Amino acid sequence: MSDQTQQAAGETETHSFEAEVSRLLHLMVHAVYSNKDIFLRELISNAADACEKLRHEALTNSDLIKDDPDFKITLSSDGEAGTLTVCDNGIGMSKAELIDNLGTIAKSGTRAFLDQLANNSNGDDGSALIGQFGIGFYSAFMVADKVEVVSRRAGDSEAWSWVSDGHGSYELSPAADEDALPRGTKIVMYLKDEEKSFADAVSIRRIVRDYSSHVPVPIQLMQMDEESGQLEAEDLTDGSALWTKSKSDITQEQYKDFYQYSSGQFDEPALTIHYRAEGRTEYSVLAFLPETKPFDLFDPNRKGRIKLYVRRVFITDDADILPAYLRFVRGIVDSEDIPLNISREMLQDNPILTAISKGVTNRILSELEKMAQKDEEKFTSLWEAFGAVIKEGLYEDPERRDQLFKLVRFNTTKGENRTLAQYVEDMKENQTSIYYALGDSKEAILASPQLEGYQAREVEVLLLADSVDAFWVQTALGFDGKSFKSVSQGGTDLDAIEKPKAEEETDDKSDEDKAKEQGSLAELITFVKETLGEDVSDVRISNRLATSPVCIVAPDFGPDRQFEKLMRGQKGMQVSLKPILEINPDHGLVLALASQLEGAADKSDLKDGAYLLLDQALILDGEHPANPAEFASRLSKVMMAGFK
Ligand SMILES: Nc1ncnc2c1ncn2[C@@H]1O[C@H](COP(=O)(O)OP(=O)(O)OP(=O)(O)O)[C@@H](O)[C@H]1O
Repeated sequence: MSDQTQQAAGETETHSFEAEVSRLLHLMVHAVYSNKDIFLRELISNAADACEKLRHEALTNSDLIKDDPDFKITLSSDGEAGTLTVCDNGIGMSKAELIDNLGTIAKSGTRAFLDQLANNSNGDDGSALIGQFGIGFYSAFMVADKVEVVSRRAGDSEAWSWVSDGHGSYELSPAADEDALPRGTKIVMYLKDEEKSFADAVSIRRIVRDYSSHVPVPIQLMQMDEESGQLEAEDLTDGSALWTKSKSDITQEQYKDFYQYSSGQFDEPALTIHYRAEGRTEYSVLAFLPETKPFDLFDPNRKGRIKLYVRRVFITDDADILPAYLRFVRGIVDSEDIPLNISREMLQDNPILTAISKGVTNRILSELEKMAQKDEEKFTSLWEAFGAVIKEGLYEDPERRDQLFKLVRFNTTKGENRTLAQYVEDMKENQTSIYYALGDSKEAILASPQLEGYQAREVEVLLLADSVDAFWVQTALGFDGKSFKSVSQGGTDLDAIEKPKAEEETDDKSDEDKAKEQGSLAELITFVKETLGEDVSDVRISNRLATSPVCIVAPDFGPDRQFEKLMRGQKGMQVSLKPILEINPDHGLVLALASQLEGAADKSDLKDGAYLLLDQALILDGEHPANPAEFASRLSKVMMAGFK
């Protein structure tokens, strides 16, 4: 226990909230968030979870529910006292669980909420953020100035009461038997004066209909019948699982509610996939593709969020039904065939689950493909949100790579959201490869000199700026028989591709001049190579340059430069391949250096020129000059000579 515990009169203990809980509660108590209805959605969702947990535990210990086998959530209110009560006959909480669950913040969603709040630079109190996150139990303090939780863990004889006004601490004491439910949790909210309307049956009915109609446990509203003076139960929802209903009986609104309820997302689903697979394995699927990125999309654990049910009983949300590159898909899979009491460990290599995983993955990819064909705009915005994640599949799931290649959209030198099929269709005569350039951003890549020769020939280049790109291009064999080739690696096959006529320079040099020029260029290359020595693995004439004098490229065999940089960033990775310096034979600076070199007696100034060429190429490649001090002194020297 991290909090301070004080023993007060009798057996009542006072506990302090964890600091972060206090922060959250402060926000709840002072919330100006207009949509306070969500507190009831959160409490009902917790109550339903508690029922599902017990339903699952009872599979191996049926005694736990033998006295009361029908799960339900009961709402009641007292207008005069201004209270609203939520009861469930779910798993309940022991004393230790009350302390752990209602005094600390365990769930990542709430933590993410607080992080967002800390980064919130809008200058407001961040209350608008509340609506985007499920902040759970603590949201009760938006409407109540005191909350009492009385809970009895299923199977326990003792019950405990937890009471707090949301200001720094809560009190725990044993609950009298008659104050507690035989099993489960009762939460009483003492509504703030200005929130008393939440005790009205009309608003309770409305909130349940709007937010909780899909909860898989029936919800009842208890009301006093004026005439008979008896408490009567009104069924608000029947608790039947939405996915068991036929598509034609479900409205878009219900799908959306279910999506929000089951995923904790608060956007609209961009795509809803609902079907029942029949045959050797039978299962139902209700899956949603969100519109916006879930906060944990780039969490290192890359966990999926599909919930596994077996014949309507919740089993786990940890079954990895979909591959990690589809981890943004939310929803449920309900199997008819997996044994109900299967342990989580056994699930891992259960052949039925493997078959289900395969079926659902294929179905989602084919639905995505359909969407790409039918609704380009919608697919594009989905791709913008999740493309970087889907691309992980290009190297993690080689079996489905071709299927994924149909989905992938690229920014290229020709435009945005280009498909590989479009690329191949627009390939130039004699072009045999699909060219790509890696970099930190589209802008940075477009500025790199390696692209010039391709641009001059109007050869399209894929601009790959996501960090996963460096990986899949290494392993992808090709698309439609064309290999992938980096513009910054090895020699180019650009000579075979003609430059457009209009841009071709008129060549008025005589053959004699040309031969002379080639001779002096060859001399320059040898000189630069000798001067730079170990700093480069080669110096050669380039055909990938148009306007820049030099660039560096990676050796023909070995990793692309961008990939190498990425690896250098990883601890312990020792990759250090000497780059190749390529020289633009048509550039004025290069030609000037070459002619200076001819017959020069003192070549020391020209050595500075050679070093500056390399440093310039390194800078263009986003690197530092090998030795910044020497670079600066050489540059000053050359500039001084120029300004004399
Ligand atoms: N009615 C309940 N019965 C049993 N346990 C409960 C109940 N309400 C809350 N809890 C426990 O308290 C914990 C914290 O609840 P809270 O609403 O803050 O977050 P959460 O339910 O874990 O998150 P989420 O709402 O996203 O599932 C729950 O995980 C659960 O263990």
